[in-house]
Amino acid sequence: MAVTGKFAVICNQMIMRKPGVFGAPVAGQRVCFNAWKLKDRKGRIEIKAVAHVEVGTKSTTDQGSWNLKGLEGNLGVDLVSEEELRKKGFMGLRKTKLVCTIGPACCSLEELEKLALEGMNVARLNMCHNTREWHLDVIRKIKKLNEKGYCVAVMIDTEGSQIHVVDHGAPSSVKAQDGSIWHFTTEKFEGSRPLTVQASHEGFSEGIEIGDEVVIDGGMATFEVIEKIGNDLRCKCTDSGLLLPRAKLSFWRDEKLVGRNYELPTLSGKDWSDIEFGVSEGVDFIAVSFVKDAKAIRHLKSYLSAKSTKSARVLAKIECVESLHKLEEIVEASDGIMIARGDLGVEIPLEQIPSMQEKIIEVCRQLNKPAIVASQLLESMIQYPTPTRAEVADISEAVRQYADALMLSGESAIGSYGQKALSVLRTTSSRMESWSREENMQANLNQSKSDQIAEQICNCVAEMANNLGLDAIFVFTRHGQMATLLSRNRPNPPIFAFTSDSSTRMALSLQWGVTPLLVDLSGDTEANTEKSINLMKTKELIKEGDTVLVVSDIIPSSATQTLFQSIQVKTVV
Ligand SMILES: Nc1ncnc2c1ncn2[C@@H]1O[C@H](COP(=O)(O)OP(=O)(O)O)[C@@H](O)[C@H]1O
Ligand SMILES: C=C(OP(=O)(O)O)C(=O)O
Ligand SMILES: [K+]
Ligand SMILES: [Mg+2]
Repeated sequence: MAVTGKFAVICNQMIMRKPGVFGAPVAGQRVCFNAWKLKDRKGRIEIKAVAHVEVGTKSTTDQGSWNLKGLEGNLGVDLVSEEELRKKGFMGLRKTKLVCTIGPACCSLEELEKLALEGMNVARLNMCHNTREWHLDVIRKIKKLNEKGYCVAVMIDTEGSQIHVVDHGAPSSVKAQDGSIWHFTTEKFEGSRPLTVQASHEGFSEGIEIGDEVVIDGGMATFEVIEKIGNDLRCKCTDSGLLLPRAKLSFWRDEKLVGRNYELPTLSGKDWSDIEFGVSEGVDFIAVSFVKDAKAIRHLKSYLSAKSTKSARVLAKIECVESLHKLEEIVEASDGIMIARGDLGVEIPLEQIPSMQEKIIEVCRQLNKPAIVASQLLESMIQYPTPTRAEVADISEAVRQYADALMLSGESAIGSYGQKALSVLRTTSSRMESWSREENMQANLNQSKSDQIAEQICNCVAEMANNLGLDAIFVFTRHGQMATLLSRNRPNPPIFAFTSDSSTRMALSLQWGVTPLLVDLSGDTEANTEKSINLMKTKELIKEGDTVLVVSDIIPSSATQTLFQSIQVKTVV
């Protein structure tokens, strides 16, 4: 491989060796090569060039040849995407992102690395479970993996104020028999009491009347309230079933849900302290449980942006009836949505979930926000090494609906086959993506009001890329907006988003079809493009004859220049 052209790099991981005037340039120095020639000799890159090195304000020029080792580090592509690209080519890159809930079954460094290798884009920590120390340990391990070259974002998921069972006296499940009489209480006691259930919230029985139904986990078991004793309830089991640890309680009257969660705050004191912890550990996403309207999301977002410039992205979990009534305002206010089908299935009839899921994904795409489909995607794999056919069909349906991301819960957190479950997600989504491409299923988008130029550019780029059968789309972006607008169109070729902002890179981990890369970007689109193509070339991720569409919305550093948005078609030479 020999390439000529103009070239500039900022030294970071790069080691340069050439005896001569500069010695070895160090981190932060800018090295410019004019009329350079690049040769790859068995993995070593040799540059023959006239060059000058800028050290602070001084610069010197030299001529000769340099060996560059580690230049590839500058491309900022993660190990897994690089490997996938090498093996399968542009069209083989998976578009649907994968989220894994981390729990005791996968929290060692080795197991986390296996999940990362298997395609985990985001690690989710459910703050309902385990200790602060445990969560901290997992976050640190993921940071360590990212230092090794992986790109795994971290999400914390708040506990929220849901009424649930604290303890029912058994370590795992306990069976409630038909006709048995149970005591539901908020009294705290040591050890276990038979036929007694501790509820998590003091006022859990407020407004509840004799004759109301207590439904466990959306139908696992059902009780009828037969007596109120102070805040406690005496209940008769009318539909036998299992009570699991932390099982959810909902109350029904005349076949309607009694809105017991209305009065509870979306973010509890514990949630705020978990958020504080997450922010101090630099997590990338905060998923807010039981969002009822946009208020809590707006509040959290303004709190976060006041706290730091690189704030975590806020995801709203759609898992209660009230959130369905205010869907659009919640999607608008948040940075993305999780369709939390577990609790949603407790609040609305199960048969409504599939159509609701499709509607939520569609609203998210229209409003340009990523959507995660969560819960029970591969529930049977918590115990068994193969999925049910119905589970594979469910995953395929979510991919066909163009969800941005799919999530594992118990499958990875406590299951025996977490890596296998992740590999089922990966292969099933890749298959469905290529089928969708063959069927040419891109659905139409409405125009949104804001930033119409960027939106129009991205719509055109996606259409052009599909019509011309181009190999890849490159986008240079600071905040990720152009990358999300491209992703929203679900184009056939992969989108490589080059950004110099590490929080943007992590936020794009959730975005359909986007491979985020961390690079040094200048305000000069031409230079950025040249540099990125050359770096991809040196890594042999792109070859002569490949055609890429380059989109840019980088704001130039110089104040005299205005925002420059452009589309270019480049054939690699
Ligand atoms: N950090 C953790 N520590 C221990 N167990 C966990 C953890 N995260 C999740 N789990 C287990 O995995 C199951 C599935 O996770 P998830 O769906 O996030 O929680 P939940 O079932 O409470 O909604 C949980 O019920 C719990 O048993
Ligand atoms: C993802 C969900 O939330 P959690 O696991 O926190 O209950 C859900 O309810 O589907
Ligand atoms: K939660
Ligand atoms: Mg939930």
